[in-house]
Amino acid sequence: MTKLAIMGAMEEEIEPLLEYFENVKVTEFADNKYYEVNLNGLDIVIAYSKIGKVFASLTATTMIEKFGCDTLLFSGVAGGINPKLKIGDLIIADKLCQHDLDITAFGHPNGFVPGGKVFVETSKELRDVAFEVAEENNISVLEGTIATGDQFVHSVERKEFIESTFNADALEMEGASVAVICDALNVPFLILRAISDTADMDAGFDFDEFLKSSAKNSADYMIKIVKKL
Ligand SMILES: Nc1ncnc2c(CN3C[C@H](CSc4cnccn4)[C@@H](O)C3)c[nH]c12
Repeated sequence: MTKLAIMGAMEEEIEPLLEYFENVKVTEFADNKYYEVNLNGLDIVIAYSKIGKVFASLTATTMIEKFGCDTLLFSGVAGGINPKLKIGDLIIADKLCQHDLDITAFGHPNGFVPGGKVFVETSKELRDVAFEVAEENNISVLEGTIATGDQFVHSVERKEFIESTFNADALEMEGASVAVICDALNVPFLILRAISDTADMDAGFDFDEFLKSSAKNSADYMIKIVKKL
């Protein structure tokens, strides 16, 4: 690895990361800001994409193609589906899918388009590092499937569709698009999230209350992972 990308979707998701660094160089590009830092000789680019799959795809591609990052880590929050996941808990994706990608009218499964695949797997090597860090630091983290879609999920009906269709453990709005970009560009990637809500009728209230603390949970674990790379 020569250059590391660390991405979030919201400013609140990268603020707790930037706090670890001094001497930050800011580059503006394509309506966004990219923060370049160095950790023990490792060049790192940090950015938040803005919400949703399109913005996340633009930022992931920019970090790889313009800034030359050859490994990408995502830190942020997610809605919990698996009942084992309580607010504040951590999940690392083994694979991701797009729950709102739907051409079932033509006989294709949910989440599939020709030339694509329903599930994109994350880097086993990066997951192994992450779980080693978790064990060393007595951090509890679930490995599971994360479903991505361009909607804030706040209904049991939509949550249950995603769970039953994809057997997903958590959901959010950016991970699977980052996965498609990194997979296509052969860049190893890791998607780490902390639960901010449970994607049901209370999701909006819980999200507002727990965004900051859950984003910090994810960021603090992410920094430990980065130091191990
Ligand atoms: N239930 C859920 N459904 C879908 N995604 C999520 C997430 C993960 N992030 C948070 C944020 C919600 S939208 C947003 C918009 N404006 C303000 C705050 N958040 C978006 O970047 C996806 C956490 N809980 C989720």
